[in-house]
Amino acid sequence: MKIFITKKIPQKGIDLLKSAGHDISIHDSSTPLSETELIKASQQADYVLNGGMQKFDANFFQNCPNLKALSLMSVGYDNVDISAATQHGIPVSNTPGILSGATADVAFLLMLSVSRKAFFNHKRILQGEWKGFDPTANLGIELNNKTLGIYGLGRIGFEFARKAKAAYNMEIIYYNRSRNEEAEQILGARYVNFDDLLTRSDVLSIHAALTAETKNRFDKNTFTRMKNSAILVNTARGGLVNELDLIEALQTGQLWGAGLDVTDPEPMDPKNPLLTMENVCILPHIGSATVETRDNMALMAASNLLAAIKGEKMPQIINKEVYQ
Ligand SMILES: NC(=O)C1=CN([C@@H]2O[C@H](COP(=O)(O)OP(=O)(O)OC[C@H]3O[C@@H](n4cnc5c(N)ncnc54)[C@H](O)[C@@H]3O)[C@@H](O)[C@H]2O)C=CC1
Ligand SMILES: O=C(O)C(=O)CO
Repeated sequence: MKIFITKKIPQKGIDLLKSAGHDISIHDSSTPLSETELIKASQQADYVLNGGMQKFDANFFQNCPNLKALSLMSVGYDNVDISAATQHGIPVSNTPGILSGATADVAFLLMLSVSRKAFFNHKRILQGEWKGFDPTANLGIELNNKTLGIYGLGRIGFEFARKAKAAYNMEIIYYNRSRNEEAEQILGARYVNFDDLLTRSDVLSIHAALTAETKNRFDKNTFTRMKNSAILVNTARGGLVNELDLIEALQTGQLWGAGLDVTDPEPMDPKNPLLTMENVCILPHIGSATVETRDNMALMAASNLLAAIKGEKMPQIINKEVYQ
């Protein structure tokens, strides 16, 4: 079968597909494909594995009538029009669970880095501004026994809450579409309404998927409800946060700091004012970027595709209804 991979993935995934005797072509470039290039390359394939953050909209599925399945090497699928895929009978799979620990580590890294102004102080040293020990400068805030609010307590949110509880005995509160009994029993997490999440969190970490409902969920109105001493962490998707409102909230002291692994758009403009702010740490979407996790994601994405090729259900299917 012909498989098109939209961006180079770890070799283990490619080897798995090759060992099954398939004909593979890879877009091996740091430049994402244009919509036209993506459609053209996919039209020549039976199966597509998405290694990047390409968009698969209704027009894509309309124009790729021979496509039999789409495997995403990501857990997030906000870049795919799932209902259009289903309408065209295309199963779509993702890579849930195996990246939760790595992504939670990045949320933890951002929380701690912001609380101690780590990135800003690193930049100051590079700029020759380290003049010596100063008892009143560079003061951060401590995390011990503080309240961590999780927006979207699913797989990654749970992992982050578990780490924060173990390290700092943080009190966990959460807002979710439904109650998470496991988190309540294991972590003593408490379900709160959205307004309580805003007003009570010392650190508020975003872990819900980007959907029409969650887009721009964090804006001026929400920031004004939060504590002035609060830190916002986002490892989900940039689109959940209104960036202009966030900049204003940080500039006016409405919020204490922010740690972002995701922005909208990506890549971020290097002139973005967030990059020069004292209490802001930004990373270039590296939540799942460890050797171990990316290998596992590539293997899972390849295995999903191999199942589809064999005529089996993809194990990590998103649109189950396509099989009915
Ligand atoms: N920074 C990075 O590299 C990575 C980012 N991600 C992002 O993290 C997101 C979460 O991944 P998982 O934890 O595996 O997903 P998940 O599905 O296990 O957890 C998401 C949680 O959010 C909740 N939720 C959804 N809509 C909501 C709403 N409107 N209000 C309140 N809660 C809502 C869900 O009920 C669920 O419990 C992904 O969708 C992806 O966008 C995932 C992996 C790596
Ligand atoms: O899996 C995802 O959704 C990512 O953002 C990258 O791992």
